[in-house]
Amino acid sequence: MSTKEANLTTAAVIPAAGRGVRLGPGAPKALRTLGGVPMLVHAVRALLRARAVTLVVVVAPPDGAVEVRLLLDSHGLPEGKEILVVPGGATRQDSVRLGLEALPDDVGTVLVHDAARPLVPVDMVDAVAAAVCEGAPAVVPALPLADTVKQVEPRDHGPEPVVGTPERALLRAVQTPQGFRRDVLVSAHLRVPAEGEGATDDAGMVERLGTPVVVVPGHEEAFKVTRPLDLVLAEAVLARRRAADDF
Ligand SMILES: Nc1ccn([C@@H]2O[C@H](COP(=O)(O)OP(=O)(O)OP(=O)(O)O)[C@@H](O)[C@H]2O)c(=O)n1
Ligand SMILES: C[C@](O)(CO)[C@H](O)COP(=O)(O)O
Repeated sequence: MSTKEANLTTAAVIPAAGRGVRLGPGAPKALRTLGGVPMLVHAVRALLRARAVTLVVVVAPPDGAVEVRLLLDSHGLPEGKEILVVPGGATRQDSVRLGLEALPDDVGTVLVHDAARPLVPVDMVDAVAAAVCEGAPAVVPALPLADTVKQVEPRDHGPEPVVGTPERALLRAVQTPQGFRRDVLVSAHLRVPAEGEGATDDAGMVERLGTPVVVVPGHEEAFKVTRPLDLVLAEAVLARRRAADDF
């Protein structure tokens, strides 16, 4: 490792600009509460607890950057680590790109983490960061699937014909944080079109450039709060953690 590389730092980008349409009406999803605390605050705390992370860039709803800054300041996040807030874009891919543009020059490793995964365990964040620092250009945490998956011919109405059953043992359900060498992720965001062919995760964009991506173990508690039932599960997991801390 060169002296220059040794001085590079690790930052997290947290896209939090989504509406949360699948969760139903209400405030932008990242600002909805879990155990009385906004999901975004849970996610920021989890990333700031990671050993390697020195900076978190929060990508706020496009018209909500000031509100998000005030919200984070009011929750007394740890000192000694920096938080930047920037406005996001129309898609997740746009929001991550805007977060990347805010990174200072000394950042060499980037973790991209959904605000919608508020309960990610810190050990998992550390493991993703460590895998990048040990030389992998792109790392995704993921879990084996519990359900069998069918490929279909999508239809707006009526039964959908099944065209195949992928071998489940070869499939993984991907979570965040996904970790990248900064230059790799920036190249992907510069070269993969945001419209039409937009990607649903960052690693997918890196794959399209032919750069190797590796999987490390994910965690059941790093699930994404997407639909109303996910919020019920998240409240239960948080209550269990709080009860365990009381013992
Ligand atoms: N324009 C967008 C869309 C999504 N996200 C973020 O990307 C993460 C994962 O996205 P998802 O869970 O799909 O959130 P939403 O897009 O808000 O959900 P929905 O599709 O139900 O509206 C979330 O933290 C979300 O805030 C973002 O920063 N900018
Ligand atoms: C990035 C992600 O959370 C990995 O599972 C997921 O792809 C986000 O997808 P969504 O369509 O924004 O829920």
